[in-house]
Amino acid sequence: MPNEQLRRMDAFTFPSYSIDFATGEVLFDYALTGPAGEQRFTEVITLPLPATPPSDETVATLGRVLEVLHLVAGVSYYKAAAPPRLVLPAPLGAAAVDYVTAIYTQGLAEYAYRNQLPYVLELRPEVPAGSPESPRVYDDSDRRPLSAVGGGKDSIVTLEALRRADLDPVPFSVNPNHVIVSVNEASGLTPLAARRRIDPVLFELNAAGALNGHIPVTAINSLIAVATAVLHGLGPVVMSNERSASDPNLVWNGHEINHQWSKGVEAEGLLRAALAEHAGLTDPYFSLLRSLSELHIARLFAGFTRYDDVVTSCNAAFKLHDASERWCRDCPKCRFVFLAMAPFMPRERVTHIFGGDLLADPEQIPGYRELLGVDGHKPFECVGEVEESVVALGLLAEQDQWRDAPVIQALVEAVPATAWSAVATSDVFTPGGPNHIPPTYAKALTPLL
Ligand SMILES: CC(=O)N[C@H]1[C@@H](OP(=O)(O)OP(=O)(O)OC[C@H]2O[C@@H](n3ccc(=O)[nH]c3=O)[C@H](O)[C@@H]2O)O[C@H](CO)[C@@H](O)[C@@H]1O[C@H](C)C(=O)N[C@@H](C)C(=O)N[C@@H](CCC(=O)O)C(=O)O
Ligand SMILES: Nc1ncnc2c1ncn2[C@@H]1O[C@H](COP(=O)(O)OP(=O)(O)OP(=O)(O)O)[C@@H](O)[C@H]1O
Repeated sequence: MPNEQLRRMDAFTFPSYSIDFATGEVLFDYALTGPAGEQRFTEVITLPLPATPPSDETVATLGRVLEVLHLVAGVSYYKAAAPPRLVLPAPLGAAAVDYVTAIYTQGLAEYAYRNQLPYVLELRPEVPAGSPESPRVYDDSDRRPLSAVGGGKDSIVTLEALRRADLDPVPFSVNPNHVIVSVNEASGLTPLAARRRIDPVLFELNAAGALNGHIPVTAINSLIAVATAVLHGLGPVVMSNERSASDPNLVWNGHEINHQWSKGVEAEGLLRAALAEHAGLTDPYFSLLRSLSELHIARLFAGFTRYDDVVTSCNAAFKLHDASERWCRDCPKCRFVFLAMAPFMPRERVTHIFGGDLLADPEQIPGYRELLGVDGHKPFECVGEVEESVVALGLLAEQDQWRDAPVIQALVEAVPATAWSAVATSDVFTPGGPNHIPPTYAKALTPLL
């Protein structure tokens, strides 16, 4: 479909969804509609099947979770045209409407900002009149947790915290690539995996110049994880989203633009409320690392050496096409994670993990200046707050092994005195801020701290 037609689409709709319990295949249908015609999409999610067929109660609860996932996973296709109307397929309760609204506005905020589409931030779904039937209450909080694994340091810390607390976690990933497979192997635990196939038509439209940009992917992975936990009779989905994820990159037209919005604590609270209301799930989802900064998590990660040959946080390794093997060593996330790990391990170890020494490479200085708030705004990537970078730099400047590294020397000179004085009172190693961690799980983190 030519781009001019896409630009004239006036509504995004959700025609149908279905699940096949023989294969675990869930089909989500979407449509962009307008005066020039219709563009249909189908996303396919394949859930891992349990050994025994699910009960009727499980099927009913799963159906409710999939109804929310159907709405949320639509963002990938909505963004190809960003029509002014978002037309939901069925009545929905207030909490679920709030969640879906936030997904299409705050979750697409970076996309709206980069494409200069301010109305996306004000989008309100059209919800058919009526109220959905109340769900059966489903309390699974005492079962084995499903621990989402993304291949990076954060989910490794969570997996190890849960294991050491004898909570017997099941690692879970969507589309595990070789990095995630290797991390799971290093853990020695038996994982579950779901598959997600984006409609290839979207890639054709992208190649032809359709609107494109970042989407709240953690929300999609989270709901696939909750669906898998329900189907397998498992307990809560435990995420590894840090405190700093709630920190916006910038403010535009009075709206916070946060690349990591669906990892933030607001998204977590909205999802929990939507699942309680729509699926009857009492405590289905939380982040174990919510009260910790990225720098604090990096310090905890330094205590586990068994993942050094496999851990990879660089997003380039997780692209659908042309992914890098592991760390690309030239992106904001590589720069930040190197800076965050370096103070807590020998120089040889961090250089081995990354396959190179970023702080010995002067070409990295401009990128580090952004992370330190000297130039521009915090990059649109999963990186910690400016304060965390400055604290890490301060720690490195005090260590013999790093003091003379070219990047450290240049950065120590570049950081203004005001930033140094602010970090003197920094709370980056003090857990804090709002979280939804149940008491049993809060205890799991304490020994590591
Ligand atoms: C791996 C990555 O960072 N991808 C982002 C990148 O996409 P790119 O075009 O370079 O490659 P692909 O990921 O292979 O995607 C190809 C196209 O597919 C579409 N698409 C992909 C996934 C999806 O769920 N929906 C989609 O529509 C899209 O049109 C792609 O062009 O740039 C894109 C545009 O900015 C980003 O949207 C891609 O981000 C992925 C969705 C992704 O998985 N990113 C995570 C690594 C990520 O950013 N995680 C965040 C958490 C943010 C959150 O709020 O959840 C983080 O690490 O901070
Ligand atoms: N493919 C995936 N399947 C399931 N969960 C995922 C996947 N990718 C990321 N996640 C989860 O989403 C959350 C955010 O991902 P993120 O990439 O920030 O974490 P990470 O890979 O654990 O660590 P790092 O920040 O070092 O990359 C984490 O809880 C992570 O476990």
